Amino acid sequence: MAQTAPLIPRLVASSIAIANRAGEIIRNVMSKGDLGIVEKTGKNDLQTEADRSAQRCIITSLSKQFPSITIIGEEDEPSDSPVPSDWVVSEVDQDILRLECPDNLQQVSAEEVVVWVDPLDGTSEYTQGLLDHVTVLIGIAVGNRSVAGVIHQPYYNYQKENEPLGRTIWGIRGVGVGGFEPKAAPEGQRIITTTRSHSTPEVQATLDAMKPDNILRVGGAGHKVMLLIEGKAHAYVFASAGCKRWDTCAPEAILVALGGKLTDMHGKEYSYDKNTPFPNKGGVLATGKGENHEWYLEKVPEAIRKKLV
Ligand SMILES: Nc1ncnc2c1ncn2[C@@H]1O[C@H](COP(=O)(O)O)[C@@H](OP(=O)(O)O)[C@H]1O
Ligand SMILES: [Mg+2]
Ligand SMILES: [Mg+2]
Ligand SMILES: [Mg+2]
Repeated sequence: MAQTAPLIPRLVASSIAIANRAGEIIRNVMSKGDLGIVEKTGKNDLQTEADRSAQRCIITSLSKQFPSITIIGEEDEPSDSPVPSDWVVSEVDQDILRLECPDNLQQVSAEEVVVWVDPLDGTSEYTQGLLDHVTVLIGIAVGNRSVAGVIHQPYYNYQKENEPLGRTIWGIRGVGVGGFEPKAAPEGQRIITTTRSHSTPEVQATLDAMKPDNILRVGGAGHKVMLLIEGKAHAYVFASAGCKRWDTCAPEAILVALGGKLTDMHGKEYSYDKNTPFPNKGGVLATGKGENHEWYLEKVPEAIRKKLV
């Protein structure tokens, strides 16, 4: 069975197991208490031992199982030390291999695939102990389109006793989603989710122009898209540069598999081609199924939109 399934479901099946292992690594770094925080070149841009170790687990495991695909991860990897053998995952999620795959995904070759890896999304919140904002993102693109994604939440249920810790969500365009219960956001209200740690006057002015009933300021692109697909927010609005392709590839695929949309502030979809520059310079607008994406686009103040190119 495992050998006969097409490449995209096999990649998703492996990514689920790999993301689970990366989540354990993230929890282990936190429980040891030494986060090894490094400031990257940008302002307000941190990296921890958990980001570095989780990425080594994910990239080593994926490239071992799929040697011909292109993998692009957020973190630079200067370490020459060998990856611990228990970080190299060979398990796969068997249920995914049994899914029906649409025609357009049957014949994808490894050379067409780009996997965008964010080993720890919501690093700023992780360092501040806001653990439920943290996700592991593995996004799978074919050519320039995001087609499948895995979001793992290592700290899901962490404040509840007797509930399983962590969960993993997946989505494949044209196939479906799993690992959670999709829900529509409440009618008759406008709830917008946005950045907690990277706000700017332009981000705030754009939110003001949309006159939301409520604003949910949370960390992580993965976490914010989770709020959309679980019916907690109607739109994710970030009228600023700062997010990168690894932040949006996996969440976009899951959102789109459910009928939602993710674009820049001009309404343009991002390309996930391996040669694309990775910054999402046009900002992020994501809306759930049935939301009027155009309405949000029209509300973006023109002077702010013009700067986002
Ligand atoms: N101004 C900025 N500089 C650096 N990274 C930014 C940024 N704005 C957003 N990001 C990145 O985009 C992701 C979502 O941001 P936010 O939580 O603010 O909405 C985070 O990913 P990481 O935590 O993986 O680095 C964050 O670092
Ligand atoms: Mg980062
Ligand atoms: Mg990120
Ligand atoms: Mg990250």
